Amino acid sequence: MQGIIVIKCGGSTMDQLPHEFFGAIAKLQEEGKQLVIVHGGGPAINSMLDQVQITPQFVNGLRVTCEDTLRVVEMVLCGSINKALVRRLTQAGAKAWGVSGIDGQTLLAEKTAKPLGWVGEITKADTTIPKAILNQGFVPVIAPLAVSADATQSYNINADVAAGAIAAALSAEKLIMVTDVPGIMRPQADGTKAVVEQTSTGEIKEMIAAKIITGGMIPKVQAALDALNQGVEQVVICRGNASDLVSVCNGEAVGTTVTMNVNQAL
Ligand SMILES: Nc1ncnc2c1ncn2[C@@H]1O[C@H](COP(=O)(O)OP(=O)(O)O)[C@@H](O)[C@H]1O
Ligand SMILES: CC(=O)N[C@@H](CCC(=O)OP(=O)(O)O)C(=O)O
Repeated sequence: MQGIIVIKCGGSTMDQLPHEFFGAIAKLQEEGKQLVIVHGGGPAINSMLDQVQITPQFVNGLRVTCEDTLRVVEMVLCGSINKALVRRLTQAGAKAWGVSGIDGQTLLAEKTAKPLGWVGEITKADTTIPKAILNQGFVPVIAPLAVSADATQSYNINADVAAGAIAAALSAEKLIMVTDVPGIMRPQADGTKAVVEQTSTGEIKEMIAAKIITGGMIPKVQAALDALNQGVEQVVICRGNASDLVSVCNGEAVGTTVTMNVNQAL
């Protein structure tokens, strides 16, 4: 099997992803690339919560998930978002197969000790289902829900964290985090913001402490570092367009490349 590339599609950009983006995935699949998609859907969850009059609440980019919120998260992610992505991939000529981390106990989790309600900490990512789907010639499209070992409880998992755990378990060569910004942005002396082309553990800690990295970018960079720690070769944060995706898959520098430390990258 060729090296596996995990693509995390953020909810922030899902509605804007052009047909060409999915076409690029179809083409890469045709060329024999082993692609796995893990998706988010934060904004769609927020809008459904709004309809049922629950106010979304986040702590460091993670959703506080009460019982009712969990029901909405599961419905939106495993239902509408997962199926919409499978449809768009299929329209573009890719073969896509949607599942969640609950299916086949792909993502096992325990309740987090943090005061976040039904948010899980992943204890194990099992690659049986993603590999079986890949072996059938399909792109697995995975919703970031996890399940308890006794299968009695679902857990809400941040999609970046789920993607990082799945990429690590698959020993992926790349994890590409597709989002609504061109990479990690850093303010410059002239007041503009520029993409950080390459960053590492120390600089990330410094940017979180300085509140340069905030909100949804926090779990993203933490998941990136965890994935690298667990053997994923490269993590890239970039925008959701076809040319960026193809460039990253072909090893060209686009967006922000996250590495363990600067020396290692040289
Ligand atoms: N330093 C930063 N550089 C870029 N984006 C940042 C930074 N800090 C915070 N963000 C925010 O992180 C967002 C991306 O995270 P998130 O909204 O969770 O996206 P996704 O749904 O793609 O995971 C950006 O839209 C931006 O508002
Ligand atoms: C625990 C937690 O925060 N779960 C996320 C899962 C979806 C997600 O991560 O979506 P994005 O990729 O669009 O952010 C949530 O409920 O929003």
